[in-house]
Amino acid sequence: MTAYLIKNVSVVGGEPTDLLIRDGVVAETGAGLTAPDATVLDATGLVALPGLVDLHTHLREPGREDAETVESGSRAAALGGYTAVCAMANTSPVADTAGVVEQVWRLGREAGLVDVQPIGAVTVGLAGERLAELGAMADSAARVRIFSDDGHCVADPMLMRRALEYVKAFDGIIAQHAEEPRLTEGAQMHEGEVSTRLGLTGWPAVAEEAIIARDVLLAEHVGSRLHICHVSTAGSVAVLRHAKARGVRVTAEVTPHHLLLTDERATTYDPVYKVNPPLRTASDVAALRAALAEGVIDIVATDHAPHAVEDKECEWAYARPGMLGLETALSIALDVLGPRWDLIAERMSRTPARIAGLDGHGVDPAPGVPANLTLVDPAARRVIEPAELASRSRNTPYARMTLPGRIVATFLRGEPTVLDGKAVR
Ligand SMILES: NC(=O)N[C@@H](CC(=O)O)C(=O)O
Repeated sequence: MTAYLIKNVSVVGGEPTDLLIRDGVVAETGAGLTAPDATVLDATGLVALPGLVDLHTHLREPGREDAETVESGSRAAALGGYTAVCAMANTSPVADTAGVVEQVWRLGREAGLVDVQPIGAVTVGLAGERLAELGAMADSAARVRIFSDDGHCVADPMLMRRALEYVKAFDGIIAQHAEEPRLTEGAQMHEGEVSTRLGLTGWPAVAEEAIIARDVLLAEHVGSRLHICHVSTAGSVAVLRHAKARGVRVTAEVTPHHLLLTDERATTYDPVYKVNPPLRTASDVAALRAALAEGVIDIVATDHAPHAVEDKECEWAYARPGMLGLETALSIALDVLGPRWDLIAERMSRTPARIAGLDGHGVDPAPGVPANLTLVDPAARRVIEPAELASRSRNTPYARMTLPGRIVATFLRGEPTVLDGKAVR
């Protein structure tokens, strides 16, 4: 195993120092280190962060390998500075059995670019009718701890209650896609002034807020852990603030796109901006940013949702919802939060690793710690070219935008997955 000596790097925004990586761990830190056998990387001006952790990634394998595979998504993740991702269950077949989650987990190990932690479905086939084999998935080699029907809401309150109760036995989490389906039938975009102007059926904020309100009360009632996927409205933030003040065991995520983009984008009718939940208003964006800084929203999660060209480059009404996220998330966070490195590390690495229980991830580089880390050039600016992305899909909403920050290197257990801004494999 090659040793690496990273010179003059700012660890999470601190004073420049050196990091010696050897045998998979950070062996030594401090100014003026030497190691004759090590490959030296000059990291002057770069910031080292604990490897980013994504709690919400769609890898599309099995079933839609034309849109993404575990390997292509893992490469996109590594290039985005990630060392671990949680793979959503809405594959084909659905990840609702021990067999499928083990397959995804094994594919992740084989790709070896990030740790892929499968999420299991809550209900069989995401159909919302009966519970999947949660215990068997938890006991499998994939050791599933997070369950989600993401893409669909667990709308039946009795099923949601049973799911919360079931996972309590192994301190599992139900991650809810909060969308009351009766309130979003035929919905195409955020319900508001822009949808009225465009004549598109609206997805009202209350469809999200009503489910979050119900589920925080259910989680409180049964004393279980609840996670809310892709929070998108100011009203949801208010409900979460209330729940956290009551001590409910709830965590929440926001996506980069909901922190940056608004429903005004729909006026272009470009389906790249169609996403679930939809892009909201500028006041929602402001509330989400404030909640993230304050901690009412715990983490940034990408909801990386690759889609094949034929599913995306069509009429708005027929296009699948979802956008890419892994390769641009850190840049958007930097744009939105500024160089608040400790906050970025907290929201994109330490807290998501803690929520998902991913040992060895989300830990700042220090002697003895597994070398899962990423090096960022905060001064770099880059133009996003969809064709240059490692994802198999092209549906980025940031095409040709100039974004701050560049991932220079990523290390997974001491082995580089990205060097000089390029994937090693
Ligand atoms: N977030 C999205 O817009 N899309 C997700 C699923 C979903 O939440 O609809 C996908 O799997 O494509």
